[in-house]
Amino acid sequence: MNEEGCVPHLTDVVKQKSIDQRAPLSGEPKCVICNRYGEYICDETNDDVCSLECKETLLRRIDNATRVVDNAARVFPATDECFYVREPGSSFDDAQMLRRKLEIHVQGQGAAVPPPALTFTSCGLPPKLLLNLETAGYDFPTPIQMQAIPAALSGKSVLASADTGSGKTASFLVPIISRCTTYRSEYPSDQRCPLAMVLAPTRELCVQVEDQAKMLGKGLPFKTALVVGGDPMSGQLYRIQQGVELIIGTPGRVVDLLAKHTIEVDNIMMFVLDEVDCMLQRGFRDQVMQIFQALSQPQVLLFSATVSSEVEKVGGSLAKEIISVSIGKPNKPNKAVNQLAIWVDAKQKKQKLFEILRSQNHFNPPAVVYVSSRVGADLLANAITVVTGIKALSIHGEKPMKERRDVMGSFLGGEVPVLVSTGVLGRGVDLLVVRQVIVFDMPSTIKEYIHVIGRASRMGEKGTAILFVNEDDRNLFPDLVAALKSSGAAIPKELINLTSREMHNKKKRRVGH
Ligand SMILES: Nc1ncnc2c1ncn2[C@@H]1O[C@H](COP(=O)(O)OP(=O)(O)OP(=O)(O)O)[C@@H](O)[C@H]1O
Repeated sequence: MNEEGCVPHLTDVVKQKSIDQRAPLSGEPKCVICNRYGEYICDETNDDVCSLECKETLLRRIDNATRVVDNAARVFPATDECFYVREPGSSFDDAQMLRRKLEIHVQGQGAAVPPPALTFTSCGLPPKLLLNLETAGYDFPTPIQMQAIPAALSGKSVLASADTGSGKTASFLVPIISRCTTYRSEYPSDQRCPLAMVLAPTRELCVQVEDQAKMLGKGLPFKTALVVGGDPMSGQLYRIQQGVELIIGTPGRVVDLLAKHTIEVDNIMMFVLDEVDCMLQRGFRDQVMQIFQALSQPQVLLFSATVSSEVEKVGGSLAKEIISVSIGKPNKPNKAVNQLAIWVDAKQKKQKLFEILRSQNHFNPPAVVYVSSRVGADLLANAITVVTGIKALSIHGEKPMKERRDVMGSFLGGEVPVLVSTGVLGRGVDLLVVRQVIVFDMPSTIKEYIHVIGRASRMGEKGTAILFVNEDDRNLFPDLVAALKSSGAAIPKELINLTSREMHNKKKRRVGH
């Protein structure tokens, strides 16, 4: 043991530069940064590194990637005192320390929860998948990915919740692609039947998940089939019959397809419900359970930014053992979204919206305006275009799939600065360019509100959400005040006065006056 209290693998002095290190012999560990011989283990991350230089590179990247609040006392010594031979049990303490720092909360019903992975390279992923992650700019996993990916790769079922825009999609796609690739290499003859299924509430979200799956699965034995309404079923069936690894669909169309055609689903080993709280609500739950019962006890991965005890209960019934992973405080608005609540009477909403859209200071295009009805979306988009001269389009469930794709293309391509949408874009859809959301009509629940304003921030980027609120929304006042307070947002005085009155009335109703 040298005076720094560490023992490098070998007795020689710790190498300073990566260039000083030799190439690894077969079977030797590789440096996670430069792939030279991973002679040392970094005590902060448990990763193999080849030199002090690579250790510092690794820690610098992690600091940026994990966006952990920079604590002045957290100084990574550039000396060799942090190198040690991994002692049994030390990884558990490291894992706990890391979870505390990143607010990763885990609960396992007896299921041993694997430690969080600080780098994708330490997850044992196929090299091509690692390359695709790097090409996508995913230098390091987000906190939810750090814990959910190792847990899912271990074969355990997972219920995961994390902020909107925090990388939940890759949290389930990476394990799916990895396990499908391994399966196909172990059973080369069995190349046709699907191995995984993802269900999501809207077509747009399914299209986005498939795009991300294709990007991450590029160059691997990994094909996808999109099974959503609005597109011909014959083409979807044909693609599945040609052999795919992953089916991504909306419950209604998947139930339809399974009812009308024989599709081999026995080998589906992973079943994902994205926006799980929405998927287990009335209207979706029966179809989801029908599909689940057609499968043979797959591993279950459940994801959402808002998860309730009801979801935990139903989730627990889908899998014998399930690991629960949550990041930060659950069911809270994304702190990166600056909320501005404005008290606006129903009749004044349009005028107020036109004022905002005409204002250089307040209008930050491209912006999404959320309304509660399909007709309202069409009418408001037309009114915006006519009155302000700013081109606006509308999108909702009544529009044919082709038109929905075209509208999304025009909006995300920057041709149209305002998109008026119903809840069809409320959840999960990654509107990368959007940093402003205007909630013209308050959604029916505070959870939907959290998802809607979450469109304004992805990966911690700052965004703004302007909310029109009035007496019509009185049933949500207490929850809305709490959501605004949790982000330090100002609360209109009308909302404060009426909330206390609403709370008083609720109390009276509760005691049966
Ligand atoms: N590890 C990563 N590094 C960099 N960018 C990432 C990483 N993981 C995901 N992203 C990007 O962050 C954005 C948000 O990811 P994603 O849509 O999966 O978030 P989400 O948590 O599913 O959001 P929501 O709750 O709204 O569905 C996407 O543009 C995605 O490409």
